[in-house]
Amino acid sequence: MQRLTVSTSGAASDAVRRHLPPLVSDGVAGKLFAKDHTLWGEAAEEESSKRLGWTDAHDVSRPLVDEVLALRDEFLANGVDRVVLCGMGGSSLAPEVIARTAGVALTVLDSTDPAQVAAALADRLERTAVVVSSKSGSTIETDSQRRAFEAAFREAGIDPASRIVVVTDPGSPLEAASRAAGYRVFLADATVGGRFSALTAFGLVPTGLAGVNVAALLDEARAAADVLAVDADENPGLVLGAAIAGGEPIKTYLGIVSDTTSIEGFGDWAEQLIAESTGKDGRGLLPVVLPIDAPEIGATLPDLQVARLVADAADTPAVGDEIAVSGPLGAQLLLWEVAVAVAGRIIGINPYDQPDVESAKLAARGLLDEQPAPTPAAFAEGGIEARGTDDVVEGRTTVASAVDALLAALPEGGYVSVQAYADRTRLMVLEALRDLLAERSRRPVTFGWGPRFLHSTGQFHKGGPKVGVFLQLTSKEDIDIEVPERPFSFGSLIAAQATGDAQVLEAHGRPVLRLELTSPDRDATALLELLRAI
Ligand SMILES: O=P(O)(O)OC[C@H]1O[C@H](O)[C@H](O)[C@@H](O)[C@@H]1O
Repeated sequence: MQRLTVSTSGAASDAVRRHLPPLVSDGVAGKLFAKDHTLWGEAAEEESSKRLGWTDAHDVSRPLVDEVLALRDEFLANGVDRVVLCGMGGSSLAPEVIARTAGVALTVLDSTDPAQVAAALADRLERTAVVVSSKSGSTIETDSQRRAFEAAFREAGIDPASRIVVVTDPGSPLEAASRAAGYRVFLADATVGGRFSALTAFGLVPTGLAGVNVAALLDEARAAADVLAVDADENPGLVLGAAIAGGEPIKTYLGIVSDTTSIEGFGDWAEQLIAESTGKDGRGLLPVVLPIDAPEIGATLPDLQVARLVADAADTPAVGDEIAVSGPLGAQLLLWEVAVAVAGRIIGINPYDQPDVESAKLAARGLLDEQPAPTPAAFAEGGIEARGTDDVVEGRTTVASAVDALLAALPEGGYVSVQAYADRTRLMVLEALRDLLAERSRRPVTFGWGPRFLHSTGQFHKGGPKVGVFLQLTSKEDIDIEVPERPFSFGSLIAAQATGDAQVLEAHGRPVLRLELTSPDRDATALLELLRAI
């Protein structure tokens, strides 16, 4: 088995030298794995006392393996071989990286974009099982997706109870409703928070049903736990935690680069773990998923710490001021959870709450209830309509000049956040905006698909340091789908989510430029051309 290795160099090594000795002498690793909830200070204790189940999830989850395999066999025997996962944030990000790394097909529906929902509903329904995952059981996206699949199954003459599998916490409203509907229910461990739940039912049920060898994943984590629980200078979890959070001054941006690793899409999972755990009280770390040739890396930004995922960090150790990490996926899931718990202790925050996520949800709900008239566009260029805060759109008549105004509003030490509320399976081309804006701004640029990022980096954007500027993209799709038995459609839901989050960002005093693509496929390309030209 590949060894779990963390290598540091330059400034990252300095951070380790500063913070590792007290971590070891305080016995942090041993205490963490003994579920000592006092590691993050008194204010965090109420929450941390019920959130440390992740430290032995690799053992506790073991009995799930056979249960999941049995259900997979049952599905296969009935010709059901396509798995869709409906879930947001911690309920979908780990399954996505697990399935992608194993090369196993799993359709992750973590969107309210009507075109993306329609595509997931239209694909081989007669062979589809749907896993509905929600810890709270009340997340509006997941609830809406479940309703849509139930209706689609019924319409196709398929009994939803024969296809829907639910993962939720004991006692959630979803548990009660699912039992009443006769769905198969996997109860998760209530002492594990969503973003730490990769090795619980949330990570294992959808991926195991899709065909991933989840027993091997647990084995990898089990082996890693033996090293991660020991208070020693070589503990890779203590080293990584110190390296990412121990800069003086702290390096706010953590660039995550997939280099020679065979893990696919790890950054998207790590983003939620790190941003939601640390981004609060005006502090925190913002993970920025970077391509290997990202402009930020060449720019050697003083507040950017690069962590590179490599095939073997012992063979190719870190250079410059970087961190290099290697190890099998199961081991790295646990490694980064430990590192983030350690980072929380160093920064002095409670890693287990997400105090600012609710604000965007409330704003979206308010807009769905009120149905206010849409705000007129400040200007339009081709099919792209522009709205935003006055500092960005007032007096502007072109997209390029508004984007320039947005970048000009970047404070020292700031970052750009691109947030695309669009079909991420079809409009991937929009991701190219990241590099374009990084080249132009010479600052870290983070790209997120809405509403998915609201459950991930969304916490940092509102709770972390107030230094972001925000480019929000929305797409007006031709199709819309009603959410069964709810007074709104997917189209109105995603619109309310985008507008609601923009309102909250604006209320935090942040510059926001909102560009609506009225004909998404055409305007996505046009937007890239406009920005390439400046
Ligand atoms: O699993 P659920 O209860 O549906 O929650 C899904 C997500 O919701 C919120 O946005 C939380 O901030 C996330 O941490 C969580 O992962």
